Amino acid sequence: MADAKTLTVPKGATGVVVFADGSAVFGRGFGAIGEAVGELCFNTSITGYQEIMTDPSYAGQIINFTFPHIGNVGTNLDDVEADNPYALGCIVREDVTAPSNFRNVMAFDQWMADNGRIGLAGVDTRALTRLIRFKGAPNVVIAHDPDGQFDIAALAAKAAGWPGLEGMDLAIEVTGKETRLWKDGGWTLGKGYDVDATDALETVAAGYPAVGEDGEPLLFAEQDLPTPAPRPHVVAIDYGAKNNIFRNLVKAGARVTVLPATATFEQVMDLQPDGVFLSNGPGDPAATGAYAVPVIAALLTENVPIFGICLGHQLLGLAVGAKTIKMHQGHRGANHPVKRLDDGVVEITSMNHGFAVDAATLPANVRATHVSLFDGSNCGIELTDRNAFSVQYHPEASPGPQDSFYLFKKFVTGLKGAVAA
Ligand SMILES: NC(=O)CC[C@H](N)C(=O)O
Repeated sequence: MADAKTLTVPKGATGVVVFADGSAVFGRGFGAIGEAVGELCFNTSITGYQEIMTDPSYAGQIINFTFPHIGNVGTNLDDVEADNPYALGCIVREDVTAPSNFRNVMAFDQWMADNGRIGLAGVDTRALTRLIRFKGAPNVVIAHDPDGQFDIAALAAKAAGWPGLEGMDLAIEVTGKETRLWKDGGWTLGKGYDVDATDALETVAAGYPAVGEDGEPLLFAEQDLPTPAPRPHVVAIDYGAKNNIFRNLVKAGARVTVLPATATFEQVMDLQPDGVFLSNGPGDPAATGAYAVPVIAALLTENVPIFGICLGHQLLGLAVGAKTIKMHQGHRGANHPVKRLDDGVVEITSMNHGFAVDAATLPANVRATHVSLFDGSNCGIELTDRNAFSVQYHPEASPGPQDSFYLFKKFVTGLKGAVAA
């Protein structure tokens, strides 16, 4: 890493990551031109960069990928967790090569540019990862200029002036703004995501406008549609959700209505939920908890079944009176081993979090159900006097293993109106 005092921009460098102390790592910029400030984290997944970049939980963060070949299968329209990338940028070892995959519709570097996201290639990403592991996740600026004109001191000042993720509510910025009925289920090659006719009938029954993908009214009468199997109604609070969570809830047999992060207890109850889902999301759970926790606490008082993932897990933890803590380096990858305490089974999981529930602060009516085999941090809780549970990791995968899909089944089949599994 170049030292602050002696720093000159090396010849040919078109991108840089600058630390608050003025040190910098140079490389070749790609994607959007400009600069962005955020927390630097590392992700160890070897597949799924498009899902990772579009996971809203990465808002405010720049991802250092440990896998050297990122971008080589291009991008497509299906492997997205939200409409846009939310990670501010990414750092990769090798230059992005021409896409080689039959599903590719756009090269990764072009996709990054079109979406206003900055990339930096040609970096010793292992060294950066070691730095994060030893020193904790730093605040940095990533910058890309084809002319290699970087004012390192100014960029360092920008990194130093950024307040950091601790105390930051980012859910409010990335949440969907409207109430919406969720449509997609599972994905199959060649067909894309399932949207079955019963969803359309439920759209009518639930009083939502019956319009097709193109915005045009649907041209069927209610009686033309098959009678839908009864499905429990899950109201999902979107703190910055990954779409694959909703798809998995549908796959597990639920119909899903999505509400914005700021939904009130009354708005949730008006939708007559059989269960409430608390989504993942970016930022500090304690900050988002300022408005989310009272709603969740009221739902618990009313005995509404609850399932939470990641930020949703942390918010459930806060709602029962536990504390959350900022982790030294966080967990981000697709092969994190987690032990299920009930039977000792180890699930290989997908992870993306920088905060954690402090298991030592769990009250008597909440038991820890899962623990990370990497560092012993809490990975799951369950209330002993309510139907409410949550996990820190990502059972929806995308990217990652599907060992933990059973959690969606457990939640949905445990709800009123569920057909026996
Ligand atoms: N994926 C998530 O929901 C992340 C939760 C929280 N923002 C964290 O970093 O711990």
